[in-house]
Amino acid sequence: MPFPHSKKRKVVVVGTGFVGSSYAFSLLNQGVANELVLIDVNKEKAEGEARDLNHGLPFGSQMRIWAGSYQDCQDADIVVITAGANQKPGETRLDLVVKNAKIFESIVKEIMETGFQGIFIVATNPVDVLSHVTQKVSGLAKQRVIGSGTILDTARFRYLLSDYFDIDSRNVHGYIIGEHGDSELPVWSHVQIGSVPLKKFLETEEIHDHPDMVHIFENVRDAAYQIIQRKGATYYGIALGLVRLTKAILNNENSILTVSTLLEGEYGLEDVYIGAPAIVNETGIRQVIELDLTVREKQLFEQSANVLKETAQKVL
Ligand SMILES: NC(=O)C1=CN([C@@H]2O[C@H](COP(=O)(O)OP(=O)(O)OC[C@H]3O[C@@H](n4cnc5c(N)ncnc54)[C@H](O)[C@@H]3O)[C@@H](O)[C@H]2O)C=CC1
Ligand SMILES: CC(=O)C(=O)O
Repeated sequence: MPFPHSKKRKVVVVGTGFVGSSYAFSLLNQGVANELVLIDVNKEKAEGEARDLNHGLPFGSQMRIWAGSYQDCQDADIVVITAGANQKPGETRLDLVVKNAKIFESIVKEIMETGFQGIFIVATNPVDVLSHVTQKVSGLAKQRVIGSGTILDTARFRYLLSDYFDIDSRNVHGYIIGEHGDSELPVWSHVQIGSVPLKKFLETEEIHDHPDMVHIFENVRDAAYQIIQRKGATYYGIALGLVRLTKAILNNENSILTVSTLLEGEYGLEDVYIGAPAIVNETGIRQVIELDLTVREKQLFEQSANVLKETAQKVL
């Protein structure tokens, strides 16, 4: 053990492409874990990333980073899966489902064979369905399989609102819920800026039809397409979102984050992994927060759940 006085905080990342390597870099920068293992089907890539990251250690955190094997998952606190295909320009996240579900089945089986009893965080798309696949294949309790869900969409939403109103995004509170994808929705009825309801800021009750708000939501929903068209992939935003989630777990923070989780009765929905606010701590998902949605929001959320259920049927 290189750090005998500190509690072991071991994270394994499976998939060291754009998202996995950006996550590893952010984890190192923020000193969240002290053991970080990188796994990829392309072993040379994982080895190269590990070497590169290790050369940053004299400038930052105390941690041990290595390119490993699935056996390293056996005593890991968290395994983050970012392996699999990403969207090419014009592709939706749902288009990736069959290809990535196959990859997930083999990865999750290998991890479970080691006796892994930690928490899975899933980021690969379509993240809601692949979180469900992970939970089914692993047999772990639903609380221990967390999808990144709409964590990134919520961040995009808060950022764009903060830019519009010229107010620090940390004081903008609101959620995007539903599929991490085209059927997601903003919960306009609960947006607050410094405890002031959005309708007061806009001086209207009709927030969802306000042209500027419609435009903001469209830019949230379509952000991935806009970025992929320009630079081929998105990774910094999600990497930081995954680190936020990792911290909430390792530090037992009881933070409310919009993650993908299995609903069993909440919001009147059953057997669907979908993005919703939930309390996250060292046990994984402690509790789903049930927002008091408007009739319109409830309808949109149910429609989004139906999209996910139909997609899940192809692979579950
Ligand atoms: N949830 C979210 O908010 C976001 C999700 N994503 C998703 O993350 C995923 C990864 O995206 P990128 O990093 O850009 O892709 P990438 O192509 O750069 O990296 C994927 C990595 O997975 C590895 N891989 C493939 N099959 C594997 C296997 N069987 N075992 C181990 N490793 C394997 C590849 O060798 C590659 O290094 C995509 O599905 C993408 O859509 C991307 C951004 C945001
Ligand atoms: C690629 C993706 O899922 C995103 O940037 O939202």
